Amino acid sequence: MTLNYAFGFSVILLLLVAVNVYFFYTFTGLSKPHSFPVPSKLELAPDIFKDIFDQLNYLPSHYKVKNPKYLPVQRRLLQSFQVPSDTNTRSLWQDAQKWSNEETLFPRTYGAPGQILHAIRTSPIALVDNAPKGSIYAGFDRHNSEVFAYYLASVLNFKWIAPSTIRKVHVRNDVVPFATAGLKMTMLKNESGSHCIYGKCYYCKPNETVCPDNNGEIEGAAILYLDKQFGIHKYEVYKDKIVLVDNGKGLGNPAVDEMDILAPLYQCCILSLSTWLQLEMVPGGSLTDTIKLISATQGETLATEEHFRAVERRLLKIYATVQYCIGKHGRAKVLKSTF
Ligand SMILES: Nc1ncnc2c1ncn2[C@@H]1O[C@H](COP(=O)(O)OP(=O)(O)OP(=O)(O)O)[C@@H](O)[C@H]1O
Ligand SMILES: [Mn+2]
Repeated sequence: MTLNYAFGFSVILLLLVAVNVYFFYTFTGLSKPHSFPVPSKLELAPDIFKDIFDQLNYLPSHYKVKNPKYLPVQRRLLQSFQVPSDTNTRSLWQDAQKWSNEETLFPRTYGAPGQILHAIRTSPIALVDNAPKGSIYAGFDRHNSEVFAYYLASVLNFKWIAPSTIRKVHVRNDVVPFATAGLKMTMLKNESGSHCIYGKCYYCKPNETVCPDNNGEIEGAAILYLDKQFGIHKYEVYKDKIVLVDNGKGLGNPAVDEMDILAPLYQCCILSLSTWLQLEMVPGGSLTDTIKLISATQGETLATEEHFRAVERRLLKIYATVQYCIGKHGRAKVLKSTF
């Protein structure tokens, strides 16, 4: 009898606690429109993160809807990626030396990027070798991330990056006959007789090879080689502009947004005005819509929906970080047209 009573009482107590907890969450939820709780692992981190997440939760609504001014810009950009039917790749390469100037590394006018990508994807292979560079290893690269980075840069009007596209090569037909002796030394045949490649880099080893698929092909990123002398400050520059090379580590875990990557922004709180105006053109899904549309002109699907959603979510965090900076220092100190 006493036991039954105690059991019943405990159940009531448990129910009371549960109801309390429920109301606690409901009330705190009502008091603040928080869709982005500050991640718990940041609780010990500087107040900066709390301030940025506050900005994020009260972001003005125009950062969440499409900017109508972007439509004509998007149309022109997509036109530049169209692949013209009469592309003469041979004459295109003859002009390649003249492509770069003070403003850009390669032409971006009507059809030019489309022609260049088409040439990179279809020109016959003349020689295959290992790249002489490459040092730091932090897991395998994801080749579609290289292409994604190039399209992202194109949407943001960033000109200092090499054109890049997905290309499949047939190893037996397109690679082996044109391979240098150095490359052949880093190739081996697997048990099914396929030519596999382990390449040449600090961490490359014969038991970690890349092998062709059932069609005898390997898919990779074909990136235009910029035959220029880069200045090295740990990052690389050409004509005093930072060149975005080595973009194969993108498209990692779409569920985690590493806020530390924004440290240069929230610590220095300086951003080029043109970059900011460009970012303000592409909220509300325009950024990833455009990347998808560019990829479609090249017949590519570069990332999962989860990755595209992550890019949109991270864009909101960039808006929030810039708002945090402007709130702290004022617009004139944060957004600079000259440095
Ligand atoms: N498109 C390009 N045109 C000219 N040079 C390039 C290009 N891409 C990369 N490089 C040069 O080759 C170097 C190595 O390239 P990258 O960093 O992409 O290779 P990686 O194998 O990923 O190297 P790491 O292992 O060091 O990250 C770059 O630092 C740059 O100097
Ligand atoms: Mn790398």
